[in-house]
Amino acid sequence: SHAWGYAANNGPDKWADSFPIANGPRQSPIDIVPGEASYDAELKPLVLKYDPSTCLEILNNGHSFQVTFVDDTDSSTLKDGPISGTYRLKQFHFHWGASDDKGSEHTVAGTKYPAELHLVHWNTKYESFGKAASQPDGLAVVGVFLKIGAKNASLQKLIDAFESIKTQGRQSSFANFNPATLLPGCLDYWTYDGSLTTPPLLESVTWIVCKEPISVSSEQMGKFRSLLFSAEGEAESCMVDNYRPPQPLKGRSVRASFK
Ligand SMILES: NS(=O)(=O)c1ccc(C(=O)NCc2ccc(F)cc2F)cc1
Repeated sequence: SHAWGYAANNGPDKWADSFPIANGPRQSPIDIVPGEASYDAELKPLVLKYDPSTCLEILNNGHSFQVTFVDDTDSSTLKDGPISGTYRLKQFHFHWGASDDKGSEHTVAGTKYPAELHLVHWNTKYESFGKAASQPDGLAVVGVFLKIGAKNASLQKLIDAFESIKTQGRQSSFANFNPATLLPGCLDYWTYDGSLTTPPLLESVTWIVCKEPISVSSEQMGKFRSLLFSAEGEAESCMVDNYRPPQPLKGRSVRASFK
């Protein structure tokens, strides 16, 4: 059945049973080895323009929590960087661990961060996210690592909404949130061709992983872990360790936008 998850019986090691692309040539995430990334002077700075009024709702989809955006106009977009054309913001979500020593999907020379933010954008040369998701240049996801440190006021706005989305399938309206407040000060990045990190694992993502993390306090991470994978009325299962481990590079090159 397509009831994929992160448990022993339906987790990343089992996904290939229903989604054979799991063993494909451009799977994500990967371990980024800075010393092996090649600086590419032709890579442009990222241009991210987000309009808080396009923020729609926050939801628990049973795998993560997600903030979705109205994407019927070019109000919230990603341009330049390694991509050509205009990509529209569809949603952002996170992956995190049961403890502060794990949780990110990408790793940096083997280092795991406690969490990772994904800002998901689709190429407007296609008519919708769904159409773009099956194209090799259809999606661009900006990844931002979270590192334990000072309390993050922007993350706190998301956390304050958690009691209304504790269980799978719950959503609530969420307005005027500016995702730019979740970006690090420096937008240096690594980029490579990859995939969605959850089923259907489509190989349609240009990954753009920021070198600089943003901060999150340990208490705030505790709140992430209070969300549930389970639906109301089901046996409670904490939403933790919702990350796929690094996948084989299979000859791909990772480029750096910085020296
Ligand atoms: N973690 S990640 O950033 O790589 C990621 C981003 C988006 C999705 C997603 O939209 N899945 C549902 C989905 C919905 C429609 C569709 F056509 C394809 C599809 F995968 C999955 C993983």
